[in-house]
Amino acid sequence: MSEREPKIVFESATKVFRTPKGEVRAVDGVDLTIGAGEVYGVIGYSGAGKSTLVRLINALEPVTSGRVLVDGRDVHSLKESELRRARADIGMIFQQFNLLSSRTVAGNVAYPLKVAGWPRARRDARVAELLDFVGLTDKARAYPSQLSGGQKQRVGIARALATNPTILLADESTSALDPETTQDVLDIVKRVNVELGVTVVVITHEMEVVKYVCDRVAVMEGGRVVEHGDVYDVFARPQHAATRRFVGTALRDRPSPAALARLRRRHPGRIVTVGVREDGGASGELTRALRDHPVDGTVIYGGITEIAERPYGSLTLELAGEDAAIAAFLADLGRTTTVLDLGTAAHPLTDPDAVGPRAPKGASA
Ligand SMILES: Nc1ncnc2c1ncn2[C@@H]1O[C@H](COP(=O)(O)OP(=O)(O)OP(=O)(O)O)[C@@H](O)[C@H]1O
Repeated sequence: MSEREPKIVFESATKVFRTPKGEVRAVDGVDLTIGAGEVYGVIGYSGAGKSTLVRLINALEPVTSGRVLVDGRDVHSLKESELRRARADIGMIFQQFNLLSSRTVAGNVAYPLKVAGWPRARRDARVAELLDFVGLTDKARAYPSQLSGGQKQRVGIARALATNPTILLADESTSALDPETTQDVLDIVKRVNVELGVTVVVITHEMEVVKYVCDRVAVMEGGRVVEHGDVYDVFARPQHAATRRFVGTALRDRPSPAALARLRRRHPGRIVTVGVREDGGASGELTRALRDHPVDGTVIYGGITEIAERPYGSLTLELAGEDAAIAAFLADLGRTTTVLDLGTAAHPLTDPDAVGPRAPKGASA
């Protein structure tokens, strides 16, 4: 990825909102480079600063300090006319689609072309091309209220692409859609990237979205980027608690406190959670370690999925054997993967990154 030309560069970018209740550092000293032609995910919980960060790219919000470069130009120091041109090169789609209800599908897609002063014939040809690209040719004369959510977002994409931008910003563009429709829309986003070479920035709070379309990802919390990199590396080896929570929530591979309490009732022995990753931590390693040590392991919980055709997830086991043998087994496994000791029913240990329902009061988790 490092060979890509930088397309969007944040340099100590900071955005402070002054509110009656005090200052909000919505974006706080972000340094980040998004390469030309990549699909870059920005993930974080509500209020993390994702939307504000992305609105700095097209200067919908002015920065408080720092710089945001697009194609090497600081967008926050452009003159009004230059900014208008720069914005025409950046398309945007939204969670709530933001379509004009009084205009037809074709009218919505034609709107930015009209504003840009395209003559009628050229406009009509471009609209036909765009509707074909998003598979909505037969809906050209329909009104937004007659469309499903997925169709509305496809109109949103066609409109965003109308003036041939080189950047597409997608702000929670699938959050109002069901999982199947989400896939359809993300497939189009992928085509926008691959077939048209557009650099895409995807803001989401859903790890599945990042997993499905993004090359790289930045995780935001409290206005800061707490972790970023290749999607597989970030999610297979999360360094930050926020990232670990995303992985846990999406995969549900680790027992929640409530599930762990239930497991302990059925499995009083030593419980451990073992990471499964491509490099060393593959489940084959677990099989080998079980064969090499006088320890029995029963898988009692877990989940493994893949990102970019590489496995990641975890398995939770109940172990049986002498204490010393179990200790040697865990030390051996710990050389190639992460091992989280959850203790026994009599001496329980907690998972600091567990997600999901808490254990009921009085449960031993
Ligand atoms: N115009 C504004 N005025 C004051 N505070 C704002 C403004 N816009 C955003 N904020 C605050 O900045 C912080 C970051 O908001 P932002 O919308 O960027 O987060 P987000 O990660 O996109 O969350 P969400 O997904 O809920 O939109 C929040 O605390 C929010 O309340």
